[in-house]
Amino acid sequence: MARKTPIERYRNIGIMAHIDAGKTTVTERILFYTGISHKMGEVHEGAAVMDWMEQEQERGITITSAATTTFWRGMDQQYPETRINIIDTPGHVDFTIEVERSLRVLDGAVCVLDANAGVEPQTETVWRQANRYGVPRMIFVNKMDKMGADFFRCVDMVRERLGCNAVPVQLPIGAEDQLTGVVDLIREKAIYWNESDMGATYEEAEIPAELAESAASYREALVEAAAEANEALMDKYIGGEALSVAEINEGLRKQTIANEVVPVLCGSAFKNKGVQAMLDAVVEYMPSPVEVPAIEGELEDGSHAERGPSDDEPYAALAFKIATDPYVGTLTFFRVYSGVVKSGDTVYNPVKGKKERLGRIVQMHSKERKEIEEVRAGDIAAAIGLKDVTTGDTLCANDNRVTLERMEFPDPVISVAVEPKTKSDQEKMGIALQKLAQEDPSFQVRTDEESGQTIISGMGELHLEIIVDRLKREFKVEANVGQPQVAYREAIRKEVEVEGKFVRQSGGRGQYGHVWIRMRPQERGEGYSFQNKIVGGVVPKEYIPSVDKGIQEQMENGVLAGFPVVDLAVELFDGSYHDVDSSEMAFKIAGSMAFKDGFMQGSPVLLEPMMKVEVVTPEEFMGDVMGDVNRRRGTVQGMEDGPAGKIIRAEVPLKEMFGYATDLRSATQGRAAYSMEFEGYAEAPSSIADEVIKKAG
Ligand SMILES: Nc1nc2c(ncn2[C@@H]2O[C@H](COP(=O)(O)OP(=O)(O)OP(=O)(O)O)[C@@H](O)[C@H]2O)c(=O)[nH]1
Repeated sequence: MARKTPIERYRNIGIMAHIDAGKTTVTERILFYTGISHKMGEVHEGAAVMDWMEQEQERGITITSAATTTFWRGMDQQYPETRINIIDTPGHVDFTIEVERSLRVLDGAVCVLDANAGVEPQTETVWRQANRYGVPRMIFVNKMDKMGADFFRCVDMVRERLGCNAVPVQLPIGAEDQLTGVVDLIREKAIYWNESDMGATYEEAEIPAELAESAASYREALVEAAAEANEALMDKYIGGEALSVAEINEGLRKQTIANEVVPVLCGSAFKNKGVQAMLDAVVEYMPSPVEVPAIEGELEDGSHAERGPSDDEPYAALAFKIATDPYVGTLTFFRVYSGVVKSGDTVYNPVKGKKERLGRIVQMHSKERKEIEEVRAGDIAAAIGLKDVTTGDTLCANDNRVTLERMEFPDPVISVAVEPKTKSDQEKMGIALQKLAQEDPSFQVRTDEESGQTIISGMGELHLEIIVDRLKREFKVEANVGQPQVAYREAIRKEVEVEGKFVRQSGGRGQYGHVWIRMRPQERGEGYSFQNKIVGGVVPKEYIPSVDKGIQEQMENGVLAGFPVVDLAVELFDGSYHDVDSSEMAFKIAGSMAFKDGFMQGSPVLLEPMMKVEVVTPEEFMGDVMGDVNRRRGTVQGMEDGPAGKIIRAEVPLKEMFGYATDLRSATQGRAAYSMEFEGYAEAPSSIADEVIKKAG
């Protein structure tokens, strides 16, 4: 079977935004205008097509990142058919992990702003994440119909706060309830969408006289930005020659893909203005899979490999999302980087070391899926019924194995105990939690050895709330949930040298392990290292890994209060052995004994997770918000004016942030908003540490 859409005509894009900027509405309008969706359910009436999980509809926020395929030929049918795969990225901070994994598989992103609020805290977070992945971006200033909408202020904020070269390619015609259309600066036309058919059709006209001057100056700026793409264009521009529409677009495309320019468009998804023009810009400026660097990986012998975007290369894909669907079971979303695979083929998962059969492959259109027979380089699709695939795993040709770059997931910072309500819940709960953990690598499940309780851990309160909610709805498991607990860490603050000696002589063969180790604190985040400094074989080589293992096992279990020990460098520099009695076990125990002693001598400390918190509040509540931050042991690090009020940036211990959403809402009559992000670990004050240690008993 031949390829239907040439790979050059693929656009794999994400839509990212702060909560409520209108991402869901924009996506929905895209599906509507591209002719796939004919229902225009409003988000808060619960009929939105993208919001396919019940909780999302209730909460009005998008939690899962579903991938949807659609086709676009341009507002004026000016393009060959372009296949647009939209990867929805959630806006809530507790799901940044979802954003990360979508960023991993998309080639470009549209960042949606609220024209009144401009750049919001979460916009900055996702923007930074996209910087890390070098994703080319464009901006859609949405909600131009809203009170206080200000396109130019948004552009300024983008330049200042996101630090990028924002280049408007449109101007709004009017604003707030006077918004009538947009000026296309490149083609020098005004576009007005017809209201009678929900903006499905439009009229073009001359640029309104009152905008002519500013349109000319913004056009000049964008032409200059486009000309910087190459010498030929630059020469022409400097020589005073006019660049054609095609040349401007070519220049902007090149600069956008090189991350030198961020085109800015505007409109109102809600009022059906500007969405189709934004899709045209996706076609014009966002890269196809062949315009981004080839993905890197590793072959089985450890050597480096690349997989280019071509059907002729060996098949390689990355699983970026696992979802459990009540009707078909497990859906594994994957992005194909190279090659072709057909349903029924066997693929290999090098991370698990297992073969998997791709029984059925489906392409998603939000809730609906279409069964397809094959997928090719550049495609995004989902496989039904794969058995053992976790987010981030590679799926590749069985006879040409490669492991693509793995995604990194942070350790969870918060946990709660969950207790099944009945005996029958107990059995179901174990299976359900395992399933959920497979879907979401930032979520972990374990059993507390002492209490026998099931402990679930994740990235924030809301993250765990949703897991518990899903347990109930999807798996019909009723559970009681304990108080959220902070995931502390333990560390030492000073260097020590300690001895560990494990000797047993009780007739027959005894035990003999004896070591001297040096323990040094490391910088935060540096982790653990083990160095062998033994000379002259005083500890035989075969026992050295056991010492390391003994230390690491003990580190996992902690010393002060049962939390993992971090940021520690260990050197094994002396010891002794016994010809008969020494064993791996004896050295392992000696290692762990030395570590425990050394830890207590090394001025141990409890570390607590610190969160970067940003609150946007009307000025009248600023005093209250700051006072509250202080009461939560937070430090205010900066303050500035934003369009939606004062912006307060602070660092606050996670422990003190429990219930913040509710408290902030009641303190500000619901008019403040906040976002928070894990910042790192810091020493907990002794009063807190004592309390935690006492509780761990
Ligand atoms: N005035 C106006 N309101 C809009 C526009 N687009 C979206 N909205 C409204 O803004 C609210 C949030 O829109 P959503 O589409 O749910 O926003 P979102 O970014 O997907 O939100 P999350 O999924 O929570 O991140 C809804 O009430 C929409 O009706 C717009 O262009 N103008």
